[in-house]
Amino acid sequence: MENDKYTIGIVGATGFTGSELARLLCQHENVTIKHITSETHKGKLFSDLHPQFLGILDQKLESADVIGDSELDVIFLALPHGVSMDFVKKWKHKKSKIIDLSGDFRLSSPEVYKDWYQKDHVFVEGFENAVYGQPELFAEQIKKSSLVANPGCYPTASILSLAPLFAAGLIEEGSVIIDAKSGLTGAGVKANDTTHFSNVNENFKAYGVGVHRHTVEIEEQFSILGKSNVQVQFTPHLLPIDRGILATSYAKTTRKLDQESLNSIYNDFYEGKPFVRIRKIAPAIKDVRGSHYCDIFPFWDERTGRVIAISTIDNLLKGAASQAVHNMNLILGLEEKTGLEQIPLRP
Ligand SMILES: NC(=O)C1=CN([C@@H]2O[C@H](COP(=O)(O)OP(=O)(O)OC[C@H]3O[C@@H](n4cnc5c(N)ncnc54)[C@H](OP(=O)(O)O)[C@@H]3O)[C@@H](O)[C@H]2O)C=CC1
Ligand SMILES: CC(=O)N[C@@H](CCC(=O)OP(=O)(O)O)C(=O)O
Repeated sequence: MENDKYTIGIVGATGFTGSELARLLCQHENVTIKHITSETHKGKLFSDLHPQFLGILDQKLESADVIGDSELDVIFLALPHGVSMDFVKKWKHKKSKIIDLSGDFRLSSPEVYKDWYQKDHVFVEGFENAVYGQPELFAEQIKKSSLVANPGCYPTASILSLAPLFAAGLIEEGSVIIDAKSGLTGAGVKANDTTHFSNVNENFKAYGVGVHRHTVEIEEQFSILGKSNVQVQFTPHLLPIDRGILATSYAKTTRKLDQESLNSIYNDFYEGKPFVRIRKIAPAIKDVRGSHYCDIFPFWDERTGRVIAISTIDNLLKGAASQAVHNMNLILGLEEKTGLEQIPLRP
């Protein structure tokens, strides 16, 4: 702590989620940003790379090495998967709480990680300590943790869309299909063939069909909630927009429901969870853009006997940076909404 404020560091602050973390945290009343790091751009000012911060956050970018010598309360890792784990391992003796935005500690074991990320894990101990950072599901565990695995963007939208039904034991085995669409910032700051303007503009496509790594992340969390081994069919799609995720989840239920009972199940489950809003009509991505909200519309289709749950989040916020700040608030014992009450940006 310094001047009654918690000290934090953001590693990988030149990327999309790192800069969103900086935006949220430089206005957070209980923290002070001590270090923001970049290996490629160390020495430059943060506002040189992100001009929207000019005069607001003109702090110098430093190498992540400075974090090793610094006593911070919280370290955010906004690094690619496969890179984060090296830092968690290197800093395992530090007292700082670590919130990792990558997928490196979200799964149940190094074996599952290797199957879906095609990479050997370098810090197996991390799996024992890491807590899956979905505040609506695991707030009590998060409060006591020192390593938080912040959920992926597609998993956040997908898990929240059906969590109430899994928790109530109402999902028919093998019936879940999730069709999800993401804006381009989900792919990170580095451009490639897929993200080339002419391949994205006025275009729309599925990718990672049958093999996307978020499939297993969603399955594992549903399995915990439903207390059984869950399989889902998950297909991500790339939308020609900057930010936002919309997931449409389909499931059969073990007994017949109706719209009223479905609404009650969702409203009861999310009571006291300030950032999940249960909607009466299908939400649009712009209804949550720039905010920490997840909007969900649960619909009972009487004709087919299926639930369709449509959920939307901002991938960079509820799907990454604001979720990480929510986790930080829980770990530090702060009011959970602190610094997270931005109203969605429309149009
Ligand atoms: N974008 C999204 O919507 C979401 C992203 N995530 C996850 O969050 C993490 C960050 O994502 P995002 O911000 O999009 O990623 P970006 O690709 O935009 O940024 C990652 C940053 O990491 C730094 N970096 C890369 N390699 C190394 C390295 N070897 N050592 C140190 N720093 C390195 C880079 O900074 P520099 O070169 O300046 O050092 C870069 O700016 C990823 O794991 C991603 O999967 C999770 C949910 C949603
Ligand atoms: C549009 C897009 O490319 N999205 C990314 C997911 C971003 C994310 O949440 O990734 P992590 O689980 O690695 O943190 C993808 O499909 O790989």
